[in-house]
Amino acid sequence: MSGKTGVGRLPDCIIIGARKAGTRIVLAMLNRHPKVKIVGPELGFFNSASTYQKGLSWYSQQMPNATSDEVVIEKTADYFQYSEAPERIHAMNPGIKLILVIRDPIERMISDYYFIQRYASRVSSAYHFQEVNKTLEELVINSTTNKINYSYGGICRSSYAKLIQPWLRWFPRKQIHVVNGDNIAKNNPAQELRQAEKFLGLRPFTKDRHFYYDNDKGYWCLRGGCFGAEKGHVHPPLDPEIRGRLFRHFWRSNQEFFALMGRDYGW
Ligand SMILES: Nc1ncnc2c1ncn2[C@@H]1O[C@H](COP(=O)(O)OS(=O)(=O)O)[C@@H](OP(=O)(O)O)[C@H]1O
Repeated sequence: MSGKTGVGRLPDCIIIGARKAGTRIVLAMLNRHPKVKIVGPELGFFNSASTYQKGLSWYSQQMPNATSDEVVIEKTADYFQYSEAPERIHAMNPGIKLILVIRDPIERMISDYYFIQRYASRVSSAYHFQEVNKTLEELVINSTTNKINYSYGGICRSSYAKLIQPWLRWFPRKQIHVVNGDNIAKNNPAQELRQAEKFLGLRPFTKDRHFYYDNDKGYWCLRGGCFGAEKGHVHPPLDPEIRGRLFRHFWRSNQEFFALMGRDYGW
């Protein structure tokens, strides 16, 4: 926790991604803790040249008013895949705590694909536009070689072993806490939250009764407020043959990620 009080102090923790792994629900769940203060919107500070140029004084002004015993958390889900972000965050505070939410890389990729299809007009980068009007199957398989299309962004953003490397160059492993997004969404959110509280040095707060399983959504939700239609979609099934190929493709990367992070997530 920062020694400083009020607006102008920098965050104690950043949720760095992975995009579409459940980062928003993790932030919302942590926000229930009486000693947590969050930044609501994604600032996209460390992954954008123009925003980063605004400097740390701008960034600190976006932080909520907080006392010195509170934990301030910012989350931008795209930091994880931006290789310059770890160095920039390290320059701000080498002791900062980082939370990485991950989920089955194939499910994350599917969610990412349908997100871009829904919000194509809002996302501006050229590669996003190339993805629109193509099926997921068309993007995943290179039609010329009939091999997995390694350059498809959805695959790159699920290649956790590669993406974690720059973070591990700048931060010790113990400073990066991994939250299992599949467990948050489908199994035991309270267990994941208690581990995150411990990592953040917060007094234990989360109880099982803070959550309920929403049968309509098919997700564990916070009692008193589940997400609306913007989160938690039912996606069309992926071609089983392509799913099998993706499973084999991700297998090595997943094993490497498990070895680096010291835990097997079972995908
Ligand atoms: N309780 C609950 N309600 C709704 N959705 C839930 C929940 N828990 C986890 N999820 C999963 O979170 C996915 C969105 O992930 P992120 O919040 O990381 O997305 S983002 O990158 O910030 O846009 C979201 O992806 P979509 O299903 O594609 O919307 C869900 O799979």
